[in-house]
Amino acid sequence: AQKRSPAPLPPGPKGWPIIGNVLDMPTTKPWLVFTKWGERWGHIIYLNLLGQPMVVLNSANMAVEMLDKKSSIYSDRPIFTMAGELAGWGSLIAFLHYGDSFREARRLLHQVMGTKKSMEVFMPMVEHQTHRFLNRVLSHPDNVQELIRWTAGAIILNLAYGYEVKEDNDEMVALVDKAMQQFSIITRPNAFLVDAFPMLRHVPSWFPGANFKRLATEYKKTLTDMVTLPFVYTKRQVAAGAAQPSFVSTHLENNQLTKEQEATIQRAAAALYTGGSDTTVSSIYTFFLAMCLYPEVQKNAQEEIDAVVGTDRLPSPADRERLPYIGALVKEVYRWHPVGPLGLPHRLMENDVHDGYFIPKGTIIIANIWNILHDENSYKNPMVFDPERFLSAPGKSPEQDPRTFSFGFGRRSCPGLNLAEASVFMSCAMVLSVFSITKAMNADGSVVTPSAEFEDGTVSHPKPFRCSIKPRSSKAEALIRSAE
Ligand code: HEM
Repeated sequence: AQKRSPAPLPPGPKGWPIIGNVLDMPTTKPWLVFTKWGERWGHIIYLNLLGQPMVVLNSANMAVEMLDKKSSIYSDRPIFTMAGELAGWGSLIAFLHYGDSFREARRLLHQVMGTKKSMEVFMPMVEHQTHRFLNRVLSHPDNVQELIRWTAGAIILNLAYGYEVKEDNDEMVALVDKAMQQFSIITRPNAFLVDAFPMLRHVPSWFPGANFKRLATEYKKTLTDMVTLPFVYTKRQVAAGAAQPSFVSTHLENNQLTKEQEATIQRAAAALYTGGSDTTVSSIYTFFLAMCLYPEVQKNAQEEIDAVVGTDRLPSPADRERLPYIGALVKEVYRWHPVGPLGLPHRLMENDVHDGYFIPKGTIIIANIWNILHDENSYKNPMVFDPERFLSAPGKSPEQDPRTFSFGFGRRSCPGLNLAEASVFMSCAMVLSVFSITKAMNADGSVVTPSAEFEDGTVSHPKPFRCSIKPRSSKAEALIRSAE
């Protein structure tokens, strides 16, 4: 007799024999498609992709109950044949299977940035790099996205390797960017789904995914450079006694390392900047978009800064606790457009029965973070950018903190949270204190309203948009110029 499952599978689109739901899989904005499916199938949706079970979680409650509360069994990652094995990303933390190497890498990261306290030593550097950012924006206001990227790269390369980024055309930043663009492409949902099924390697080239086969070799070379070149730089600096304090130099200076330990540190450092370079970029660019579209919010934020910090100096990390509206604004940035709308996929390590449904071992679990953060039951008028939702007022309690979801779940939740928080807060507060962000104008005087569209990708960015960025006053301009 056939062995019976202890409970029914969760509901979901029916699919076809053998291939299951492969043809149902969205190729663009999957978070919106999964949200729509949620209206029909509910909070938990089951998909079968050529026999590979996959579950999409569409509610906060499901994601927390499964991925957070049952973290000991929901913390593996899927096998990414293309990205992980062929393109070489498999040895970096985000792809590691749940086990000893994973725990060791998380421990190393936690030591450096696991708490707000551990971040303190890096705050002067974050502040300094953000000052440089202000100066660059003043000179090139039309290049803001590129400047955000440059700054994020500078912060993370400094923290990981003690590497001071050059003003222009820095080859290390270019390398990180290239690798991250490739990372984003290769981990798109339809990419990794195809990757999960080696038999799809044989499909014709029009099939999404086949393209990745050709690209894998090229991507692997970029990745190898990204993991080794900055590490070699720090090693040389340490040998010459000239190293700036950093994640890598601290480990190299304090210990006599075996080859294997060295490799672990090399990969943990690479994880720092793979996780940290692109993500905060999306958040800070989203911030500029929101400020352009919501002038009232910008005005409120500037009033708070003027009242608390004044106009004689720039905000500093020490002001964070005293700027609740800016704190709420940063939360709203994370909510309004989550950097990772589907987070990263988890994989179930043993059979589970949840909420009356059978979830087989090996199921890939996707949390629809975008939908969770736009659920009308938790967030009123979810498409509107409104920091007030996170402030308490008489008779009104704040809405749920989006960081519970936007940084992922359980033992896989983002290890870079404290750095992200520090970087995003500093950028928002400093920019608001000295710049005014408004809609751009065409040559004929008509106003350009950005469309607030977001790109596909594991890390999703706002579509490039135009806005006008000017100093708030001549005093603000002088303040920017005096900062370094
Ligand atoms: C706004 C900024 C950021 C957001 C929204 C964000 C969000 C996330 C999310 C959703 C995940 C997946 C968690 C899961 O699987 O459940 C993740 C993982 C990760 N993040 Fe971040 N992140 C941010 C910044 C950073 C920074 C600055 C770093 C590095 C310093 C970083 C390093 C990582 C790493 C290494 C992982 C993989 C963790 C693992 O697989 O165990 N992230 N992040």
